[in-house]
Amino acid sequence: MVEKKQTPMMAQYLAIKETCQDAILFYRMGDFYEMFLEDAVKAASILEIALTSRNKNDPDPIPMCGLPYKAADLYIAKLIEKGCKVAVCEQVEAPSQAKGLVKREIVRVITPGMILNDSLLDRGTNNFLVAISKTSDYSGLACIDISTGSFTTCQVKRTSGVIPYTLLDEALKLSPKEVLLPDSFKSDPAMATIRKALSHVGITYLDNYTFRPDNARQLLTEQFATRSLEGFGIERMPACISAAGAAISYVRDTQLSDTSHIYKITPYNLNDFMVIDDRSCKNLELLTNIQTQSPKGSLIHILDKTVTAMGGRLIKQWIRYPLVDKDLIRQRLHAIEELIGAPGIHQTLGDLLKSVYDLERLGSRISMGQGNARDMLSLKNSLSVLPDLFRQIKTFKSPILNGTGMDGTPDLVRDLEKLAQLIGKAIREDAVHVLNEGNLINDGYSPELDELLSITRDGKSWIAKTEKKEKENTGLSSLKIKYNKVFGYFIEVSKAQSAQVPDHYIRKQTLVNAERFITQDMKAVEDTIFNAQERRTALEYEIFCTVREKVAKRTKDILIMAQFIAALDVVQGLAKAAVENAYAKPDINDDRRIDIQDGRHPVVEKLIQGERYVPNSIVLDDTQCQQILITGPNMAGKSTVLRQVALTVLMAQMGSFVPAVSASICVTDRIFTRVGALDNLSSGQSTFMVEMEETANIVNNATEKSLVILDEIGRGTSTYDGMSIAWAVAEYLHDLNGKGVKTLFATHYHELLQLEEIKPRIKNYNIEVKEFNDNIVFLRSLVKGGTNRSYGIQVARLAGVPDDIIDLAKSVLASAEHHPMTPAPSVQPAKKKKGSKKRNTSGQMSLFGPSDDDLRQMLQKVDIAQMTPLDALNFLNELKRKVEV
Ligand SMILES: Nc1ncnc2c1ncn2[C@@H]1O[C@H](COP(=O)(O)OP(=O)(O)OP(=O)(O)O)[C@@H](O)[C@H]1O
Repeated sequence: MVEKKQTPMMAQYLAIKETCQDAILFYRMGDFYEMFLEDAVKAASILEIALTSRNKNDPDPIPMCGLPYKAADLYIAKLIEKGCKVAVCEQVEAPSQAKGLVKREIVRVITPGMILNDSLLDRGTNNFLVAISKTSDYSGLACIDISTGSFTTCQVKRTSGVIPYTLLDEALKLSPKEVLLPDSFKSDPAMATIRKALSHVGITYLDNYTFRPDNARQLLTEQFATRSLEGFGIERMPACISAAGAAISYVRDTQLSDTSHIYKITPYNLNDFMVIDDRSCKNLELLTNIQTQSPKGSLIHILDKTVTAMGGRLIKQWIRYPLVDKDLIRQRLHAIEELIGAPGIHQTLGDLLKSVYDLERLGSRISMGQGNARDMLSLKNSLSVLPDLFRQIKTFKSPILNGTGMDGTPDLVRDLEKLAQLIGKAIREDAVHVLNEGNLINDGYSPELDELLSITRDGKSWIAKTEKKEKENTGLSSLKIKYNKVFGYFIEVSKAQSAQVPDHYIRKQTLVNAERFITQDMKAVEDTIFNAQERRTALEYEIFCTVREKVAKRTKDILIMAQFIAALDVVQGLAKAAVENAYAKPDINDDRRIDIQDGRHPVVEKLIQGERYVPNSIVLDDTQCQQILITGPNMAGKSTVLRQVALTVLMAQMGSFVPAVSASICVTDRIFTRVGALDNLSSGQSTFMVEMEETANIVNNATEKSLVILDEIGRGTSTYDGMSIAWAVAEYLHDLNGKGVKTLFATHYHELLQLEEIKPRIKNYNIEVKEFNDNIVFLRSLVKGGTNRSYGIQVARLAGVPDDIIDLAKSVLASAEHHPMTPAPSVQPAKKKKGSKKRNTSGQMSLFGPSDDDLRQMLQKVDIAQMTPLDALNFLNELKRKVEV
């Protein structure tokens, strides 16, 4: 439709649009951003704004919609939320200076993973972009957050054509907002899993060339201004280089501004941290509650007492990446202990930290030339706190607390204080967000600006003086000096007195009740004022940019300080949580024991109402009690105790105090959970299939250093199949690699209690209840021994199931108990023989004794003529036995 003769503006629009096909182009026209053609149709529908057309009378009108530039952030946020990309195209020359059409350029592209604007970001969450690569032997991952400058990478060896599960899991764990993949992944069948797993995230495919390690290496060395990547430890990690290079290339292509705040890349090894896969993170409700999907009712909600945005983001990482290095864990624990020992300083520290804004994001925005005057003032206020803060912490011994662990310059605090002074001297305290309206720079900062300021101010007072003088000279009581955009300043006199004005008054306008005039003198002064005003606004902007550039040069120092503050804040928050919740410092042991005395579930203990939380003790080791089978009625607290152990171990390894009277924890490499709380119906998988996938993941990947939490296995299938699977998994984990895995296994299959006699390191426990008058009281304490009562009917009554059903269920149960369910001999669990992994699971338990039909069939099959007297006697005996069971 626009093939025909285009206006110059439309030609310019189309040429720019050509360069950003996959983004919605915000084309700046004066105080508006306009969108045209398909972009307009799409944006109008998402943003719910009016769709109009540019040339309404044309038979082929161009659809368009627009929005005020000052409100753009709001609209951009909405488009990004819907997975769109937005290319912002600005007028890059002043219309007054343009010869013909104003020059316009795209200044940045905003995508879900490329957001800098604070109002579009979640304060406590990193906005990660993840790139995934594949080289001949490895798969690589790079993760970047341009709003903070964080840039990390890892790689995993590949044994097949597909991306290893561990790397994919790592990608999911980072909860990226956008993922970059090479074009070749788009249709490769081997990449179907990764495409599906990441389908909920926006995937952007980039040219394969962008991922080529040689190309990527060059980009990275350019970015870091280094000759090689040796200093970052990734020189010989091509998969990391490939992914990281692609990420940087994308940042540069979209941001089109200085990206020097991304000054380093940090490689990490997945084995440096305890692995908690995405499912376990959800199952254990680390960051969100499983039902509500909100942080309330999750571990982070209890532990996060940070007061800065940086601390808020870091504590999430500490929870998602618990440590396995004992010394590092002990360092964190020691810092918390020191802080708890100095309650006065702890309080002051919290108060001081509250005044520190988001240094990471401020520093990054300023460095990328997008910080405004309010950002600069926030930075100044934050940096001004540092001297006081460092005076408070200097007596601490822990490097996490006293800052000696920081890799900044020796005089970092003093240098940053000077930076704060520079900002304070230059930027006005009442400066506004917009940069092109003046009122940014303080009096006394620039003599040239001061002169312009005095002209504009004096000019205004001159106007006031003139009014007074003219009134006196003319004696016209109605004379006023006014201003409008058409005439600038003018003199207004009422109609009645207008004939008496002096001759040098030049008539400009006649109104119903008044006449308007100007004078030569007045216009001369007005020109001076206006010119000065214009020059002043431009000069203020220029000075602001110079100061911002000076600050940007110290971005690295700001980011180093931000990282220190973030860790300090996390530690002070954990110390606060420890004091408020009566947590204990865990001991990190070397003797492969998990010994928790009087432990509690950190979240449940806060949520229960009308009941006191009953603490429980648990000991797991590799010799006596490696696997604990927990039986007990429904609702007794089995799941809670299981999760409580997992959370306590995790908290200890993230370096936090734990909800127990005492705890000694050995380092765990991975926590596996199979808890069945997740409903994956929406992802099209059957509940049982999910359960079995989780089980397969555990048995295939657990090591003797892992902790396995199994909250019922086999519920989603027939009782007999389920019990057999549960039995086999318990045995398998006990025997794994000849060493076994620490396992907590809650089950309603009482048959499994026999395992204690067969396997030396399996122990039975149950959660106590008291029974009276057909009712039960939950005692919540974990005690030795198994129980074969489920009290399901009593729990059903508690839940409000009608009495009729309860009574019927009771009689069914009585009948079933009269004819107990016994596994057929072929499926009776037996001690596992070497090499005999398969069991016959074809049989089903029958709930009741033999029916008349069964007996009839037996009798029909018998050929009495062929029977010996002994056969007949045996058969009779068999029949009798059948009816008696
Ligand atoms: N130690 C405890 N002290 C106090 N209350 C507890 C304790 N443990 C659990 N509870 C309460 O009991 C409720 C049920 O616990 P939980 O879900 O762990 O039971 P369960 O035995 O796993 O039940 P089911 O077998 O039906 O899944 C919890 O939501 C909590 O309110």
